[in-house]
Formats: sequence, C-alpha cells, structure tokens
Amino acid sequence: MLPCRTASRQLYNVGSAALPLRYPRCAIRFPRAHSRFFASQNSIPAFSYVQPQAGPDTIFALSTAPGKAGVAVIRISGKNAEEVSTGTPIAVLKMTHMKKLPAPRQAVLKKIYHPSSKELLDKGIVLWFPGPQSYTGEDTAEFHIHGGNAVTRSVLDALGSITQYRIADRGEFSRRAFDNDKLDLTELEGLADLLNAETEMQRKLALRQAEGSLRQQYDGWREQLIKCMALTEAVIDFGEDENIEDGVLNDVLVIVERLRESIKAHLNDNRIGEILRDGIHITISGPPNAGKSSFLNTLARREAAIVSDIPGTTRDVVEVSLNLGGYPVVLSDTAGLRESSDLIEMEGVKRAMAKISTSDMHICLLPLPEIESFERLHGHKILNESITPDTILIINKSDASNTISSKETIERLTKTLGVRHTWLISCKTGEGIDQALESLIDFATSSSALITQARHRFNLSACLAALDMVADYATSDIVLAAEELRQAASAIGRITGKVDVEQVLDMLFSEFCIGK
Ligand SMILES: Nc1nc2c(ncn2[C@@H]2O[C@H](COP(=O)(O)OP(=O)(O)OP(=O)(O)O)[C@@H](O)[C@H]2O)c(=O)[nH]1
Ligand SMILES: [K+]
Ligand SMILES: [Mg+2]
Repeated sequence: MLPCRTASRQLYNVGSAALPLRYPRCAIRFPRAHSRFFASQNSIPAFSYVQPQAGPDTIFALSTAPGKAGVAVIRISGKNAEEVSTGTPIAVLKMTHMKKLPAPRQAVLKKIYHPSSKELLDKGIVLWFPGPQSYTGEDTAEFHIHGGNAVTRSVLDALGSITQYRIADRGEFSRRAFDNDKLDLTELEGLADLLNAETEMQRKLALRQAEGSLRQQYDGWREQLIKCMALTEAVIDFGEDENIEDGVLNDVLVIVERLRESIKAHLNDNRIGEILRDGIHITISGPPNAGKSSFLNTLARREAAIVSDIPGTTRDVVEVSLNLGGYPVVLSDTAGLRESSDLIEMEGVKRAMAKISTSDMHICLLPLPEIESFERLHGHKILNESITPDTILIINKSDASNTISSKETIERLTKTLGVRHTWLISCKTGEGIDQALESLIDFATSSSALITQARHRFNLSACLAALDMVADYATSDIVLAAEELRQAASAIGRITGKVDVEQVLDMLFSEFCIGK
C-alpha cells in the first residue's frame, strides 16, 4: 500500500480531535459567531468553542401546521437524560401521570395534564424516542393531540411552564439533527424544499434529495479526490529516493479525467433541478394574431389574456403560473412581433424580445394559413431574429387550412428556420394540444441529473476549475497539482457540509418553519 499520511494530514489538518464536539462531522469550520469573537479578541485561539445561547435546552414546538386540524403533533427534544427528572422525560411523566417512561417508539393513549396545576388538557397519543435513535439524535417525545387551537395552545402553554423548557426556534429540531450527525447539508436542503414543495414533481425531487441520493454521488467524488491526493502526496514524499511504482501519477490523471467528465455531465443538465424548484419559464412569441394569447388561455384554462381578431391586442407581458403535470411553470404571453410606428406597440415588442432571452424555453407560434408566405410576413425579420435552434415551433390554426397539403410547407419552414421541434395545434378545436403539452413536459425534464441548488452548481464549478489545473500542473509542478486537488476536494466538501458551512446553515435554517 502506498503511504498516504501526508495527504490525510493536509486534508484534515485541523485534526478532528480538536474540533468542537457540536460539529463532529466537519473537517474545517469557522462559525460566524467565532469570527466575531475572534475579531473582538484580536487574536485567533485555535478552536476555542463559544457556547450556544444559554438557557433551557429542552425545546418544544407544534410540528404540524397551526389552525384547525384533526390532529396536532407537538414535538419535544432535549439532551439525552441521565435521570427521568431532567430533559424530555419530565414532560412525558409529569403530563401523563405515568410512573415510568413508555416503551420506546410505541404509541400509548394517555390523558394529558398540566404539569403543575394538574388540570386535564386533552387525551392523546404519547410517543417516546430515547436518543440517539430519534430525529434529532436527542431524547425526543411527541404528543399527538386534538387539533383545535384552544387545545394546542393549552398544551404548548403547559410545556412552557416547565422551567427547563423553551419554544424552539425556526428549524431548530433539524439543526440539532444536523449537529448530531443525523442529517447532512444536502439532506437538509432536500427537507427544506420538501416543506416548501408545491407540486408533485417538486415533492418527488425533494424527497429524493432528502434521502441522500445526491450526497452519495458527491461523497463518492470526494473519496476519489482524496485517493488522488494520497497518491500525489506519495509521489511528492517518496518519488525521488524510493521506488514508487511508475505510472502512479498517470493513475491520478486518469481518475481526475473521469471525475471531470462526470462533474461536467452533472453540471450540463440545462439547470433542470434548479428550474424545478423555481418553475420553468416558458415564453410564447410570434407574429400578431398567431393565437398566442389563445394558446396561453388554453393551457391556463381561463381567460388570462385578452383575445381578439385585432392584430396587436397584447402589449404587455402576461404571466401565468401553472402546474403542468406536476411541474411548476411560468408561462408568458407577449406582444406580436412586428415593426410598427406605434410607440407603445414597439415597447411591447422590446419587452417580448427581452422575455425570450431570459426564459428557459421559447415557443414561437405561427398561424398555419400564413406560413406559406412566411418570407413575406410582416415583421418576419424580427421573428427570424427571435428564433434559435432551441426554439420550439408551434403551428397554430390547423383547423383553418388543409393540413395534408400544408405538411410539406411545415417541413420546409422547419428546415429554413433551423429549429428541431415543430408541433401542429389548433386552439380552436383543441387538436394537438394534449400532445404538445406532453412533449413540453418531456422536453423540460429529459435530463436525469439534478442539481437543485445554485450553491451545488457554484461549488461543482469550482471543483471542476481546480481539476483543470491539476491536469495542467501534473507534469510541471506536482506540489501545485496536489494543492489544486485539495481545493477540488474542499469544494465538494462544502456541498455536503464537510467544511465551513456556518453561513449556509444560517440561511438554510431560516427557511424552516418552527417545529421542524
Ligand atoms: N381558426 C382559428 N382561429 C384561432 C385559433 N387560435 C386563435 N384564433 C383566433 O385568432 C385571433 C387572434 O388570436 P389571439 O389569441 O388574440 O392572437 P395573438 O397572437 O395573441 O395576437 P396579438 O396579441 O394581437 O399579437 C382571434 O380571433 C382568435 O379567436 C385557431 O386555432 N383556429
Ligand atoms: K389579436
Ligand atoms: Mg395576444
């Protein structure tokens, strides 16, 4: 086996033993509170640990949505108690009048009382999850009570009356889970998205991420990088005076090349993952009276935009948010593209062009009866400018012409314009609408690689840039190559939370609701 002590020293140069206990998972961390502390002390003590806020350490919160509901779940979490007179067990025993804690993870139906006044508050299910086998890794309990506001309020008040207890901050349960190594950053982000998921597709994507599918991939890459680092360090340390196998450096370059390919492919996903979180932006453009507003209304199933036989009806951008087969979509209808002396109409055309350039997908709608004379179409110059090979051409008003004889014209036009996809529809009869819809959805989701956070993309790009340098340096300066490998590994580490992540954490937890 090759010696790899230098590599591991470099990577974990802070030494896991010196790390604050609260962050067992992280190799390097400089929490924000620390930096402030350090700045004011004007010296940087190595890994001194600032206590989190003082005060009661057992937290509780309503974990289900507030308001009228059949059941409300109240969650309690506290340090693993050595005695039942501390932490989470206090509430479980004092509020149910049980003599000892119930069996772990088994529901018991109990009357629930105020811990000091002994007033009966409700009757409900009590669950006891001793740490570390719980969501937060701490001693946790759940009260499943009746969902009315008054009942919920009274149980929360009762919990608040226990001296060691306080109401949880936003995301504090998840934060404790993270601190106790129960979740990593990508799983947390997945969870945050899951809570915010509005459509089925977003939910599935979030669920997948929460289950750690991304983490596995990123961890795999990071492992490969660490292996490369070990090999490179070995060459640096022993290359000159000992017999290191030939081709070790070559092995590194082969792995680096493979990694570069995988990361590139992962990044080259048309932003599908990110798009799904925010919605796919689709812009509909075309000449006046093509039926753009009619198409928007058909997809939106309401009269969102004004339709008339007067060309130039739409002036402003009309946006509609839709759920297309589970996918969040923002659809924009725009002013008909043509040259005009009307200042307001020209402003509309300008806005339409701007919208096209910033959207994720561009649909150009043309009316079938007019495509025969496309070159003579008024405004065809602007139209031409708006079309790229990625534009989806939709020919509308299939009802208004003889489709069979038009087939040839459509094929010719598709070639002339250089687009890859042309569909035929009629907003009037509904012909072709379902297929167009299906194709739209397929189109938007044809990639399997999913990057749901701009942060991932940013760090993966940084990793890729470092790997490019590795290839450059490998033959000239191996020490620099090793440093670039370290940069690459820490870029990936930042995604899963293995390096300084305090800022990300703060941002992330603020997205959580209280009780999660
Ligand atoms: N026969 C037929 N007429 C249609 C179809 N779709 C739309 N129209 C008609 O075409 C005319 C123009 O429709 P709009 O939806 O206002 O067209 P537009 O592209 O939004 O027009 P501007 O906003 O003026 O650029 C209206 O009279 C519609 O009823 C279709 O599929 N078949
Ligand atoms: K019109
Ligand atoms: Mg219109």
